Amino acid sequence: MHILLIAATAFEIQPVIDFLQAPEHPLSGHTVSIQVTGIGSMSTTYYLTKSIREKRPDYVLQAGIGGSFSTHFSPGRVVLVEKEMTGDLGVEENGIFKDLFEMGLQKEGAHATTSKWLVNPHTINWENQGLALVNGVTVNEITTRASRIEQLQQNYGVTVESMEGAAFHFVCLQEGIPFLQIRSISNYVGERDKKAWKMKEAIAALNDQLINIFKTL
Ligand SMILES: O=C(O)c1cccc(C(=O)CC[C@H]2O[C@@H](n3cnc4c(=O)[nH]cnc43)[C@H](O)[C@@H]2O)c1
Repeated sequence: MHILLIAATAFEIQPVIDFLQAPEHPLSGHTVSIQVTGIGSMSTTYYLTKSIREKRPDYVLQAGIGGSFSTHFSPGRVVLVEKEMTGDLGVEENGIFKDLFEMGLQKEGAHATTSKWLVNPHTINWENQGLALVNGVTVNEITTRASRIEQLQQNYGVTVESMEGAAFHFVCLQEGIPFLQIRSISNYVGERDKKAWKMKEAIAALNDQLINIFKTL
């Protein structure tokens, strides 16, 4: 199988890049392409679509760090994102955010272009492997305001925030390619003290899990 691995930055997947470059790495039967997409949905959409068209992968993995809304998922924990939504496509009126569906600008339908939730139908086997399935929200601006954090949690029940996840789900659903998004928690959403972030631990856990996934695929 040909696997495409994408990440916003090379930094997040450097241990796996090194692992795959070692001549003796034990990934029998698989070939892997790597694409660094840059941070954010726009850049992810472009580079992911381009890579899919050029490499024709059988399976696509997105790996990255993310923020957690929940103390059940503390920094260093790796999660699998089952469904994604865009958290800042809409309007904020009188302190309340409304997405396109709540504004009446988009009607809910079965297709990825008309669904609030971009659901990965290929997660069940991975849950059986002990990976926690969570809901993700994707934003252009990292969420910091307490009232906004509360709204995202209450309205959508999201556990993890990133800047690329929804773009990844959207493109893979449109292209009909099986996919998996794994996020390692580096921080709590809204935590601005970088000393409290667990970047190093999150990246180590992310890459360990990625190698497990490669071996299981
Ligand atoms: O917030 C900052 O000042 C900051 C400075 C340097 C680097 C970063 C990041 O790497 C965050 C963006 C990057 O990581 C993902 N991520 C990690 N935590 C969060 C979060 O709480 N909310 C949204 N995205 C997050 C994101 O997917 C980007 O790829 C930040």
